[in-house]
Amino acid sequence: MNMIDNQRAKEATGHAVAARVGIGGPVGSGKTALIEALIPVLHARGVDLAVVTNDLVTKEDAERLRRSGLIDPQRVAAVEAGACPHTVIREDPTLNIAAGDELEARFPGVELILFESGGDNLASTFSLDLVDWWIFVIDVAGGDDIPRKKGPGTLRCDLLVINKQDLAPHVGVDLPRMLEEARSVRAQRPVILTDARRGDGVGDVADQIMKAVLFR
Ligand SMILES: Nc1nc2c(ncn2[C@@H]2O[C@H](COP(=O)(O)OP(=O)(O)OP(=O)(O)O)[C@@H](O)[C@H]2O)c(=O)[nH]1
Repeated sequence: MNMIDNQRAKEATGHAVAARVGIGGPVGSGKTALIEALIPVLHARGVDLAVVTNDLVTKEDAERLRRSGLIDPQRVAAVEAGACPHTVIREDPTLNIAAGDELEARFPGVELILFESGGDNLASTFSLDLVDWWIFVIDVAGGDDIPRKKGPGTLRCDLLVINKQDLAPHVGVDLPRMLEEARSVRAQRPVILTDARRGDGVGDVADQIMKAVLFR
């Protein structure tokens, strides 16, 4: 949503409409860990934040974030995706849109809502009816050939995050080469290396989000 759209939405609803950012990627690549690392960084920059998580048949990721002490538990909403995780973020994102709307109604100052989609694969992409901008998270332990496989997630996302960079020496991954191949298949669109557990690269991810959807 750009600033003009946001102003119109504000006039229509009486409150600013939050920017919506998707965070998808294969199971276990570190999406929740990235959110856990991003929350304090974004809070320190004064961003008013909420999170919607998607799990298949549980509320595992939401419960983890609520227990983390990083964010007011009321600001974390959970969507149960059922058998097909793509449906609720791409084909019919109604449940996620409603979860975001409810958070906005409850917290009128919220500026940014992160939507994590758990349990997805290399083909998952977000509907632009749901998010303004989205990140795809892969990890080095999943194999340095992932960028070469040219999955739609890798190719189409606004920002590709290659997480678990610390594991590269342990799994025989040539990190500079993986980064170069990722940049090449994405025609030089942004790619960031992270270690979400230590926080490396997370400030750069926050920079990209803020520049893209908060215009600051
Ligand atoms: N070494 C290392 N481990 C990481 C990193 N990021 C996440 N992990 C670990 O990887 C595992 C999976 O991380 P999660 O954040 O749960 O991954 P996820 O993508 O949210 O997983 P799903 O929600 O199940 O799809 C956990 O054991 C994390 O501690 C990292 O940068 N380095």
